[in-house]
Amino acid sequence: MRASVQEAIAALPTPFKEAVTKIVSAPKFDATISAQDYAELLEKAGLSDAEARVALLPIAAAYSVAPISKFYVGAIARGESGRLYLGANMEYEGVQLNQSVHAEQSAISHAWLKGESQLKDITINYSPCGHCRQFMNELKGAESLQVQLPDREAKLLHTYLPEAFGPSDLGIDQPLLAPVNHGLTVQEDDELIKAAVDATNRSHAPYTRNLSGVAVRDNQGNVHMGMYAENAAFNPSMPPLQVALNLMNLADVSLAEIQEVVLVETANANNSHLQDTQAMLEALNPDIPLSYLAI
Ligand SMILES: O=c1ccn([C@H]2C[C@H](O)[C@@H](CO)O2)c(=O)[nH]1
Ligand SMILES: [Zn+2]
Repeated sequence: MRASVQEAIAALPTPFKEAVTKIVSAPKFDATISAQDYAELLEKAGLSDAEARVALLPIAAAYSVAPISKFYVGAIARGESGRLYLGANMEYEGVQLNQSVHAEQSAISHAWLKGESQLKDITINYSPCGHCRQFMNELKGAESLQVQLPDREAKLLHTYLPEAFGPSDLGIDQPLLAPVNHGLTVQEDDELIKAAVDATNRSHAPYTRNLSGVAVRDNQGNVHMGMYAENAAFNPSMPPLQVALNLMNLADVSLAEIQEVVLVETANANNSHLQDTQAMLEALNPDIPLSYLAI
């Protein structure tokens, strides 16, 4: 467990601290909390649902990697299954600011990668920026998504985003998080390439049709997948490398532990992630090998 998470736990009030420690220090903890563990946590701590989610935010924010702003944002997305998914902002030195990942995007892509197909609510330690409000409007069930901030009552996303622009304005009815399999295949035995193709098959790219996915191998041999997530307003889209690096960070693997990366995308599409992926990896560590497959 990283020091920032230990510090966040240490600062929690008792008896919440004991109950959280039991969950977070379990060897299998993966920055999510099951519905069952969460129900027990509520009972032990004697907190309401909203109070407990807000009280957990410092744990989520402790995953933040923000060397530029030093502004630590935490978010907790709850899936239809009742599981809570932590998320935090990530900034990258040496590349454009628009490569950053916001805490809301982090928690949502975390839930997506681990198989949630709809969210009930999201809890955030700061009011969501316009970019995140737009990102959330891409989600399946966006019209019923509740946004919970500290010291406020929960409000629907659309209260924060009135007169919303969204996928339907572009004639798209395939929302982000709806399970998909684009069915692309390659004749490959390489585990990392297969993982990147799997990610590509789960990607959300209704606007460019540039289906894309990334797989990152860390120096322990673990593989972290990232699916491309497009947005109707284009700019809030999440590139596949960022989705994978965010998942890696939430799995407690640092950016210094990347060993190898594979990027897969649709051949002859009207955009490409290749140059941005190369630039990001170059900024992190020029020695990281990148394999590229256009299929
Ligand atoms: O809704 C927001 C607003 C900002 N940030 C992050 C982005 C950047 O890392 C830092 C400063 O904007 O805070 C979020 O994560 N969510
Ligand atoms: Zn934001």
